[in-house]
Amino acid sequence: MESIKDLRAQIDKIDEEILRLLNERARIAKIIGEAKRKEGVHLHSPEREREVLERVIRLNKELYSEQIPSKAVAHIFREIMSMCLSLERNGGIRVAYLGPKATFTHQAALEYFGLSANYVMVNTIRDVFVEVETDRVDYGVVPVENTTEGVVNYTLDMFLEYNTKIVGEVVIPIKLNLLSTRLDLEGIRKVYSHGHALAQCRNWLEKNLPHATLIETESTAKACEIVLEQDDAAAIASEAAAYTYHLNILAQNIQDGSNNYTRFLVIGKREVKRTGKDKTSLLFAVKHQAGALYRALESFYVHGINLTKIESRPSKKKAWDYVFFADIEGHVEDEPVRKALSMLEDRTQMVKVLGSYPRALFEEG
Ligand SMILES: O=C(O)C(=O)C[C@]1(C(=O)O)C=C[C@@H](O)C=C1
Repeated sequence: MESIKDLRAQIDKIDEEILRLLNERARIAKIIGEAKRKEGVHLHSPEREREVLERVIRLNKELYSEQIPSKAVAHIFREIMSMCLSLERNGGIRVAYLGPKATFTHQAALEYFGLSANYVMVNTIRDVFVEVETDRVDYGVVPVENTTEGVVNYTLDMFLEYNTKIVGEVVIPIKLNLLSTRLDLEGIRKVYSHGHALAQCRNWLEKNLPHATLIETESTAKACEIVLEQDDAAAIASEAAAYTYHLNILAQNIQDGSNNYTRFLVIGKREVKRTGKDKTSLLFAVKHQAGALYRALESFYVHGINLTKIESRPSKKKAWDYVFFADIEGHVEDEPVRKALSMLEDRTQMVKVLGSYPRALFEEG
């Protein structure tokens, strides 16, 4: 077998080659950036990024039998494109997320835009929408549903108030941990976290901390900030939050469901072109009439469109009046989707398309 020294010398050579190729790639990306500026097109191209990611994942399978896991390949190329984009556009794109630092939304934003984007931390989901609406940022990231706890109503309601579009989605696994300045469970009287996170750990809390008072906070990271100042409390948050806030991890993976994922939406102001693996989100309202919802949904059935989700929310205009949020497979540029939406318009009181966007690259995080 070759010596470690010789093997490391080989790695050094490969690293030089990788570095040379990265610089060459960045040089070409900068030229593309100039060309796009001249043509007046957006520097950030989510459609192209998706194409790049899908291509390298496919090549990695075909040529190298996935020696490197697909997710790792996706991470590496995500970072490469994030860096190239920040060179094309001085300072990169601006992305608002529901903070403070190390929330799961922060993690989702990093996963989608990479480390070279500029992140703006805001305190509420509404603020994310406001930042996008007032052009202070290019994009925003908000949570929309969790596999254990269901939908984040607050986010859906924001689409009734703002005209922001959905331009992408990202799903990440949610692993929850009990964090504290203490070293063990003894003496923990209060547990702080976001309502969803507390609910996702119900069984564990009942078994291990049955007498603790559960206190809701705006986010899991906010809970960490509070717990830092208290010596009889713990927070439920991510592992990243433990490092960010220098808290001890007293218990790991305390969520009740082992398949715990959260879906986040990327919101912005532009429309994303068809990629062939898209989703469309919309909202609609129907009259209080027998069969009204049935007739509305028939539009999707007739045109062979798969409905991946439907939720009802109070319209907030009148008591017992509802709007429906739906996700369907396909893009508004697809003929069957176009036809289904036109039929839906004829059969409902109101239809608002919230956006067509590429489906999450990894639907189970
Ligand atoms: O192909 C482009 O349009 C580029 O600007 C290059 C590139 C990349 O690094 O591959 C960078 C940013 C865009 O969002 C998409 C792709």
